[in-house]
Amino acid sequence: MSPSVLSVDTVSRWFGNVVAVNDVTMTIGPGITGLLGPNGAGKSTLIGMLAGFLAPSAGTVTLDGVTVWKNPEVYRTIGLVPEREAAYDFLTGWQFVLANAELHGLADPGAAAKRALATVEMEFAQGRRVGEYSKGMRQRVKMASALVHDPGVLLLDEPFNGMDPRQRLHLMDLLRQMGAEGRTVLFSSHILEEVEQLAQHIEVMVAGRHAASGDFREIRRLMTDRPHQYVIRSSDDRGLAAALIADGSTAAVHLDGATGVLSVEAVSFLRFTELLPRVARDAGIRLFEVSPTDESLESVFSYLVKS
Ligand SMILES: Nc1ncnc2c1ncn2[C@@H]1O[C@H](COP(=O)(O)OP(=O)(O)OP(=O)(O)O)[C@@H](O)[C@H]1O
Repeated sequence: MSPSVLSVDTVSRWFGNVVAVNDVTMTIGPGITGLLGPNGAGKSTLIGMLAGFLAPSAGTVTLDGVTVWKNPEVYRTIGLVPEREAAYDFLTGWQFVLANAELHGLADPGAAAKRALATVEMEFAQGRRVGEYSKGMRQRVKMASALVHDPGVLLLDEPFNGMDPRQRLHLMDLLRQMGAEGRTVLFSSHILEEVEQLAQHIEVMVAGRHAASGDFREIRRLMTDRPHQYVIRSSDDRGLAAALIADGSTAAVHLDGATGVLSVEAVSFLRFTELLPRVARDAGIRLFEVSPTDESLESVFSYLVKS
């Protein structure tokens, strides 16, 4: 599979006076990328432009340097799993996937549909009508139709919605496999643990804007100015609390009388990592343990959303 790179260059999209996507620039390469953002952040609009069914109001979206919009050649490389339910409830799963294989003009549409349905483990229900499927099954059949032409790029809008835990794990495995094969896989989600579990790389959108980009830990590290919380164990917690609060890098200290746990809120990650060992050394206090209490993507995300 030759590597495919999607480039979004200063892209905006507005609907009347609603700016859904605002001056976004990003590059999406092979492997799995998570597009993270709360509802209404502009994820679906961006995916629509990446897939080539929505025109940017400004800027360009290209796949390996070729404009995506109005370019049927490019569509052959892209598979899209839209958020919306397909309105083809009267078709069987087989007919639905086969129709997509035929639309792509594949040489052997039947073989392609068979392969795609097997990939998502839906052969057992392929003779039943899509309208009778559970939400998770509909999601899988949409996935089969997106995969029917064996695309190098796979775009999925909120693919885990409505899936039960087993289906979710199955889809995660499938996407990991797609990423490992060198495909460019982008999925959107507002559920932080999904993104954290699956994506090597994340792009964060908030209110139409591109809020952050990179590895989850890198993004966290970039945000050195937000408050960070730590739990500390030392040879003299009370003495350390007093010494830390005397410095401006510490926003708050809390020494729990009952449990003896010292928690500290630092204003800046970098300043605090420099301050703590110095203060401890000067006061002759030994540090036994320093652990961050807010490592979760949830805390990073709520920080981005608030800012
Ligand atoms: N066709 C449209 N006409 C008018 N406004 C639209 C249209 N599509 C999207 N919007 C608006 O653009 C903004 C971004 O919507 P979008 O669906 O892209 O966000 P999202 O991050 O995908 O959210 P969700 O997870 O809820 O789908 C919203 O304010 C939405 O109301």
